[in-house]
Amino acid sequence: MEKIKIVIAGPRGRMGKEAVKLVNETEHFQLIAVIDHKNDGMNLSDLEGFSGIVAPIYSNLEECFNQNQADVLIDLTTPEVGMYHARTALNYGIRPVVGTTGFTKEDLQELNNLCEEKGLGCIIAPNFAIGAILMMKFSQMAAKYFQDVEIIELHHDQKLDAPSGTAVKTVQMISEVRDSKQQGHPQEKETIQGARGANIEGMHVHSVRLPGLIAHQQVMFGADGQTLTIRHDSYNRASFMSGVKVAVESVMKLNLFVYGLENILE
Ligand SMILES: NC(=O)C1=CN([C@@H]2O[C@H](COP(=O)(O)OP(=O)(O)OC[C@H]3O[C@@H](n4cnc5c(N)ncnc54)[C@H](OP(=O)(O)O)[C@@H]3O)[C@@H](O)[C@H]2O)C=CC1
Ligand SMILES: O=C(O)C1=N[C@H](C(=O)O)C[C@H](O)C1
Repeated sequence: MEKIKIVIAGPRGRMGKEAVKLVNETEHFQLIAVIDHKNDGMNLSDLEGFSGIVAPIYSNLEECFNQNQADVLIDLTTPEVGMYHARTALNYGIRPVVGTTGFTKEDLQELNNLCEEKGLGCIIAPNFAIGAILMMKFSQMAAKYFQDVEIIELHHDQKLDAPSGTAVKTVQMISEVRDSKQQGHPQEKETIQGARGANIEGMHVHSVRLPGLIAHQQVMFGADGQTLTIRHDSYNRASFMSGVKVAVESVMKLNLFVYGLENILE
């Protein structure tokens, strides 16, 4: 089997480190380069924690793509950088697998259009953990029976974006099946701004940031005399890696834009 040639952007990050390990340890994957804005011109093997993992470091994505024939770009950086990387990859005929969160609806639309134009696959996965995908699917199922819902997402305190990409995706999946509803008392008033969290498509999303946490979400449904809570917890970043592997394998067979891993899992 021919190896899938992979470039990883953000290799020193919490997720990037795990992704480097995954690619390095997967027989049919080959890490051909990394994008790191701080160590241009060095080799990954020279950096602490990457001993023996040989891959040239580029700060410039175009230069990297001009000098290396890649199949897939895995992006685990920040929303602005991730969007630029995904767009550039598609323009070079390279398939992006993006775990970076914080993209706007307009960003997603632009990438969708670019995939159509180029006839290429691209996967944007707000959450790679299989358990989180199930948590979202189960929440979508429950929303058919429970109209009232609130989402509490809890993350480590180094996270840049709020609400999390997973919470935004959960809202989107629930709104596909839920009749829109004004929740709470019609005259409800926040006496302190933000008390009711963010309101996305009529659903309230509460973002908790604390050291000690990794990535967690609970979706709470309420009805007369009962509540239902669906919760997922990631206790380490390795929990995301089987999803990254599936996404890389799948994107090679795709020629369209996919937002959410639930669309490619059987
Ligand atoms: N889809 C999923 O399942 C998951 C998604 N995420 C998302 O992945 C993203 C990364 O998360 P996490 O690893 O925790 O974040 P980190 O801050 O640990 O990592 C981000 C990395 O990107 C690097 N970076 C920033 N700008 C550039 C650039 N221009 N070129 C190359 N690298 C750059 C940073 O380097 P430096 O620090 O030196 O600036 C850093 O090493 C976030 O958007 C997060 O929400 C996280 C977990 C799971
Ligand atoms: O930043 C994180 O850590 C995570 N980000 C993703 C998100 O925003 O949903 C996925 C996971 O929750 C971890």
